[in-house]
Amino acid sequence: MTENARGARPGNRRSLTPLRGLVPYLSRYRGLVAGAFVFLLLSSAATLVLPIAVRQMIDHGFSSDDGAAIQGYFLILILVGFVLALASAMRYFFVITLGERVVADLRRDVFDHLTRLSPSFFDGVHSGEIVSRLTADATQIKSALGATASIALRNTIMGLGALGMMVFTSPRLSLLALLSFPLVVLPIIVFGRTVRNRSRWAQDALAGAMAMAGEQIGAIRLLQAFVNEDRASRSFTEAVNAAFRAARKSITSRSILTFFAILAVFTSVVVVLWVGSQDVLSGKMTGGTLGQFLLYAVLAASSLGALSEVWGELQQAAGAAERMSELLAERPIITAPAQPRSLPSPVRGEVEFRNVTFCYPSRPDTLALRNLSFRVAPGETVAIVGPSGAGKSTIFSLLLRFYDPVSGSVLVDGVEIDRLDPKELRSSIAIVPQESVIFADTAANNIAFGRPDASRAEIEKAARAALAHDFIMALPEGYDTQLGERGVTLSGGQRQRLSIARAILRNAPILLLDEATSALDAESETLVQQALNHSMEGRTTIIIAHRLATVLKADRILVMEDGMVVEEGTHHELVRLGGVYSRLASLQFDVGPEILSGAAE
Ligand SMILES: Nc1ncnc2c1ncn2[C@@H]1O[C@H](COP(=O)(O)OP(=O)(O)OP(=O)(O)O)[C@@H](O)[C@H]1O
Repeated sequence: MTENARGARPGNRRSLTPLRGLVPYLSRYRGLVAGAFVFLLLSSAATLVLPIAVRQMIDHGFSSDDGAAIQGYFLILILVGFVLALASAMRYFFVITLGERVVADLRRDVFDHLTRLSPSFFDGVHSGEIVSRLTADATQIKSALGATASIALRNTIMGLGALGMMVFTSPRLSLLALLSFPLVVLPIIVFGRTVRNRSRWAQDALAGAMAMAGEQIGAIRLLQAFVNEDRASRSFTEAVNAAFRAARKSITSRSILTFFAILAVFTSVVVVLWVGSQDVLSGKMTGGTLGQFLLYAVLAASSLGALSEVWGELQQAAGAAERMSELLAERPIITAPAQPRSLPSPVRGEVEFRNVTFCYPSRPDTLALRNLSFRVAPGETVAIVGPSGAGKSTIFSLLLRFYDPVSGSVLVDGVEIDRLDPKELRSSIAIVPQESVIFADTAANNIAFGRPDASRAEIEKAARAALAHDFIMALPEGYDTQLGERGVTLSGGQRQRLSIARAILRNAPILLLDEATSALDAESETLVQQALNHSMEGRTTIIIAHRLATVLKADRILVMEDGMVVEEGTHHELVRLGGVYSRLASLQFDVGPEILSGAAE
């Protein structure tokens, strides 16, 4: 599919081909499409009948003394008006509903798809830009499907109908009018392409500006703390102005297009009118026929004019559809094998890294892990320590199979994890990240993120184990309190305990803890530590350790440096060794000389 999308791209530059991607969505709602078509045809037919009524009135109505005939024509006119009004209203209803429905589906599909893409995709993109595709591009497609497509269709039908009626009314004058056709079509072809390219640039520029706004607003506290409001304002203004300049270019092309199209249409109408009036004067044609022809000509001309305008909009929408389908064409790198193996039931929780070498796809020249091997027995607690950038978090990412190693293998309970369905693998793991992630939802739902089908009693039990119950009960609405975006209403320690409760609720055999480096006050620290101890009970636990208490409690410590395990043992063994660990411990854990020397004795 990725290949198809790529292959189709060059041709798309000139065409509306990307809109074809919407056909499967439209075909789901055949009723709405049919309704839109029926009322489109009906309203066009009603409009096309009007000039005939006008001709009858000019040729017969005004010359006859028969008042009843005039009344009859007016009654017909009112009837036609009624049909026109009703059909137009119904067309609007069907067409706009269809647009909303299809775009809602499209947004859902794109979001669904995004949530399934591998983390490596997000390493290389700006999340704000993706969100902009979900909003701005989708809105453009919606307006294209809702209004623009309907205008285009209506005017095509009306234009063709009016053209037919023109030929029927006066072939000679029609021929004259048709000669001017290339004059109208030419600017559409010439400018249409420019409009589409420029509109894509405008959308790209807008997406960039929105991404920036999202990032800055998301970090509003930091922004204000560093008094960077003016600088952020300036760069946002610059980004918005760039988007404006891009949009103005696109608008300019469209304006020029509109100017030439309308000018060409009306010039030819005036020429035709002049020739026609000569015919009426010489008696070759009645005044009514000329009136009827003229109305059809105006209808055809305005249809063409409208078409040239919406053509640009349709091309914009094609640009938006192209960007959306690019997202949909992105394939996750990490997928389940065709015939996935299963983990033993119950999962024991044994973890093994066997000669794992890995580099991040975005940094192919730097090895994050080098020929790394270690094994964690079921139920064991292993602490990983090492300087920043040693590769500790990378171990977690590989164990969760966010990335595949370049060589070597990662095993859980003796099964290579790339032979498993990633969902099954990840179901057997709970993680407490270093930065607690809190969603703008209730306390209960934030914990239930660990296991969405958990009952309120189970949520409370997990919260008690994580020592979060008491502070949650003290919130204004207890478990139903909204926590605000990223949990701004909670303290650091409270956020951590909530995050621990989430992991406890998950009740997975393997627990990954990335200990927070941020300092908490002694009381919070003790609470978090106790909560962690509860969460580790009966599970295989791997902790990226930043605290002395943690390493002292661990069954084993792996010391990492530069993507490799360089030392292994208990705290006391490693201190006695006097190598990397003892140096690290004295710096990182603030282990004084007495503890070090005491341990060495
Ligand atoms: N998503 C990523 N894309 C590219 N490189 C990355 C990515 N994440 C980490 N790295 C790089 O991989 C190396 C190992 O990083 P890792 O996060 O595993 O270190 P760490 O030991 O956990 O460090 P810290 O204690 O500071 O969190 C580093 O050089 C880092 O710059």
